[in-house]
Formats: sequence, structure tokens, C-alpha cells
Amino acid sequence: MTSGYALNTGAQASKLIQAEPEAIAIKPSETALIVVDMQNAYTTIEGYLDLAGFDVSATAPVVKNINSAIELSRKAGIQVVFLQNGWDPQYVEAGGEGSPNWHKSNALKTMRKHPELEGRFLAKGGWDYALVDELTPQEGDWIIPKTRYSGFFNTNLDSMLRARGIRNLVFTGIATNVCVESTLRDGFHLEYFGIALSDATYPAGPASAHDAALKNISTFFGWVASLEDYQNALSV
Ligand SMILES: NC(=O)N/C=C\C(=O)O
Repeated sequence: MTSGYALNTGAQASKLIQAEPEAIAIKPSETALIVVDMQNAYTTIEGYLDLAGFDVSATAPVVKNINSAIELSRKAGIQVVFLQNGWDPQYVEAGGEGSPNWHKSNALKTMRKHPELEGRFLAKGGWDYALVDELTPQEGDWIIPKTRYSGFFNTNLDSMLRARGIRNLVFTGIATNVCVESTLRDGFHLEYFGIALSDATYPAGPASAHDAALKNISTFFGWVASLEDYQNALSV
């Protein structure tokens, strides 16, 4: 990656992440690592995405990289935030026919098409909803449930970040082109600096969807770096 000029430089800036389209400086105390929806639903064979026809066969290296990003963040004093997507077991929170979510959610659509799967996907308390075993939150991490793609919609994420003076959000998780991008975009409109880690995110759909989302982010909404870029910045 090329090095560029630093945003947020000055007295508060302390770590420079090499990123596209240019390097960005962050201060750990003003940064959170957002781990988006690392649940069995999105990561594991027999989970929602897999049974809905999306390829989850290459998620293992991403889980490993997210684990590294979490450990690096905890050591650096960066707040770790787990987002967890889903609804009550009766799916009241998913919305009925009056909600676009009812029409567009592939989890709900797949369950309607295959009644034997009813109640299986993304229901709070179930295996599909649970975070993957490899990424267990520790004391001090935040777990924020959400019912739509964006982590900012109808959650306390914004107020919790603001209360602690957090301005920079480093994104990992699944899916790059859905909940990662939605949350980063909403964060942009709320004045957060969003940085997506390209090898700690994974798409719902083909690799081209991942690449397009990252290109869109680096062009319009934020910055894109690798896990190595993040590690290098934090090790200085
Ligand atoms: N976590 C996500 O990006 N989810 C994508 C699709 C869905 O939840 O239906």
C-alpha cells in the first residue's frame, strides 16, 4: 500500500494506519474495533447463509484474522464491540409484510420457502444466532444486538461510542457488502471515521461483491487496510 497524508493528525493522533486511499491516524482511546455479526448464521456450514445458498467455505481464515485483530485491539486499549444480528424467536422484531426487511431478508425468505426451517435462523437463544465459539467476548467488550443490517439502527451503539469520545471505527466481520458496509456508511453520516480490514471481512455472495464493497468504501465512505497494516500501526 502507498503511504499518504494523515487525517486526524495533531496532538491527539498517535498511530498511523497505511490504508487506501491514504494513510489515516488514529488514537487507540478514540477507536473501537467493530466485529460485525460473527455468528454461526454467517460463518458456519449449516448456518443461515450456507443453507440460503451462499458460500461460507472460506470463512476460517477470516475468523482467524478477526481473532488477531481482537487481541491486538485489546492489547492496545481499543474498545472491542461485537454486533449480533437477529430477532426474538417469534420474529416480531423482524417485521411483518409491512417491513421491507420481511421481503428482502434471505433468512426470512428461506424459512418461508422451506417451512421445515421455520424458527431456525437468527432467533435469539438459538445456535444460528450465537457468536462463533472461536470469538468469545471477554469482560470489557461490548455486545450490541441489532435487528437490521446497520449496527447504528435502533441500537445504543452511537451513544455508547460518543460517551467515550470514540471517533474511529475499525471494521471486521461478515458480510462486507451488507452489515459491514451498512454500519460503516451510517457511521460516516454520524461523523465516524470508518476503516474496513480487507482480510478480516467476508462477503455474502461472490468475491466481486467483497471487492466492490471495499472499493465503494475507500472511494466514498472511509478507508481500507489489511490486518497487517493494522498490526504494523499498533506495534509502533
Ligand atoms: N451480517 C450481514 O451482513 N448479514 C447479511 C445478510 C442478512 O443478514 O440477511
